[in-house]
Amino acid sequence: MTILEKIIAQKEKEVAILLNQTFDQVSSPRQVTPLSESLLTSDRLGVIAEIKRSSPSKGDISLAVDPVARAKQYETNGASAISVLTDKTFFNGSMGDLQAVSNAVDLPVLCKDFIIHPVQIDQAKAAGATIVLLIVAALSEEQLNELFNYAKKQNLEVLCEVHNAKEMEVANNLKPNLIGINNRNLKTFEVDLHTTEQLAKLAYPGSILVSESGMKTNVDAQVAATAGARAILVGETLMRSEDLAATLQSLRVSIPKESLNNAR
Ligand SMILES: O=P(O)(O)OC[C@@H](O)[C@@H](O)c1c[nH]c2ccccc12
Repeated sequence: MTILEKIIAQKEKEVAILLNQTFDQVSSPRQVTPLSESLLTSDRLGVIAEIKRSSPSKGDISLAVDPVARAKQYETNGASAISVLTDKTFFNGSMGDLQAVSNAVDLPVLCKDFIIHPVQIDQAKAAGATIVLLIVAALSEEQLNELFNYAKKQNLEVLCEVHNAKEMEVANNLKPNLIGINNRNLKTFEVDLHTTEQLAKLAYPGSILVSESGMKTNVDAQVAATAGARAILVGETLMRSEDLAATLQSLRVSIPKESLNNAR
């Protein structure tokens, strides 16, 4: 079994439990400028800054982090959105983390989880998420379509994640506003920053590209921006940074002029 298959098996168990619960939507949902809008109006590479306590590939990163304090630091230092890993079994996150962060910041908040059923979207929205992740590798095309349409109906933004050309083709059919190119293979954990360069050219031209995983330096960010990304999703590097102002500043490189007027 690949790690992705193990995670999905766990999610199926969680969904069975969630189906016995109801998620009351708050009467006045959070009003934020959509991520896709802020990215398109920025001439700098956006950073989706992640709260990540641990991961199956890296083990413990920052178990004792105060997610609210960290998210506020991300916001103060120019993040475009906050990503909160909510999976408990493999990443030590929680919906509680997401709820607490959503209450504390004015930025869009991404629920970073392995969504396989609409009830997880209800749960994420009730906890204050404004963006949900849909991972093409984790879903059949039919599931992906259903979940994508469901999230849109809930007025959520969707970050549609791909890792290879085949998955990009599936994502393109949705004409999504946001495509995430994951540089990490979720089946093997290998990270290759060339993934973004190779797949960016295959993406639906109207989609805004986010390069995900393995971003460490200003040079990495520059490579992503040159390939056509308008944002990067960064976890570990930010969690380990002791000077967030400097780290975030160095990652927010200029978008090449020729990309500015297009989604890419
Ligand atoms: O910590 P990194 O290498 O900066 O990676 C962040 C993010 O891209 C990664 O957490 C991620 C990308 N897609 C995912 C899907 C599920 C869980 C986690 C992820």
